[in-house]
Amino acid sequence: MIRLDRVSKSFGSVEALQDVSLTVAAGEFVAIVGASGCGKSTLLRLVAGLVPTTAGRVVLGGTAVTEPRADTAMVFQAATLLPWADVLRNVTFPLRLMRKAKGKMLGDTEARARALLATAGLAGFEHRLPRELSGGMQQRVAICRALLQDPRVLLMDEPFGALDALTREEMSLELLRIWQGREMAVVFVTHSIPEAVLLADRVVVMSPRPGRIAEIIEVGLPRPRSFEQEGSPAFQRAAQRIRALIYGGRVAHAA
Ligand SMILES: Nc1ncnc2c1ncn2[C@@H]1O[C@H](COP(=O)(O)OP(=O)(O)OP(=O)(O)O)[C@@H](O)[C@H]1O
Repeated sequence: MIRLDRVSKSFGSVEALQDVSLTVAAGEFVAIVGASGCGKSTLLRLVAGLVPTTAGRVVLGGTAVTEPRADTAMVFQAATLLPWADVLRNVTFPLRLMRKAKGKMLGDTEARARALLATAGLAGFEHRLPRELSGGMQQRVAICRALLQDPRVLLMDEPFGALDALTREEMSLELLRIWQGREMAVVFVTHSIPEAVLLADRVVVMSPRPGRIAEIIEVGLPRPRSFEQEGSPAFQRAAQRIRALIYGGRVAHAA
């Protein structure tokens, strides 16, 4: 579904990514972890078509990515909602924009938006403004907005980073539930190693300056996932390996 072919990206003299090759299958859940500044967000933005590569190419479903696409949606750490629009209008906004551009009718968009909001525990909040919602609820609205596009690729950049620990855990299981019912590839950037292992089929560990793939860990835990699995040997092994990759280099460097 997604293929990065020897991708490099520089911003002036800063080499954010160097020679990164990665394939993500349709319907696969891939997490990306690594120290701050190793190029995780840059990788997502390249796949989203928001920035061009310096070298190499990004291919999505067989075609080169050169601009943002309708079958790709992105969720950021901040919910980035329109403050003056209610929840329903926020969720339907990108589709209304796209269809207006194409002169199409809205059809069942509103009904699908209401159903999605209900799945995300937001039934009854359709006509609230963003400022009337908690941070976790706002982020759920942003996730519903992305899902309403029915994307084949969902790119998530620390989507739960600004949430409290309890909301974060609840949202991660909610995300898995929604993902399991769809054929949607997810690329999920996080700073949390347990979150990466709990959610993903594979965890891509990046090394910094320049950003490269250090190793890809196959998680191999059965689905559906649950928090009980965090105590299992397979979970611990994967988390330990990722920690060793991230911190090992730094300790060796300091010594
Ligand atoms: N638009 C830009 N202009 C200049 N430099 C940039 C730009 N975007 C990213 N960089 C640089 O590229 C490198 C990688 O940044 P990126 O945001 O991709 O890292 P990250 O791994 O997502 O970091 P964090 O975990 O802190 O969010 C950094 O050195 C950053 O300063």
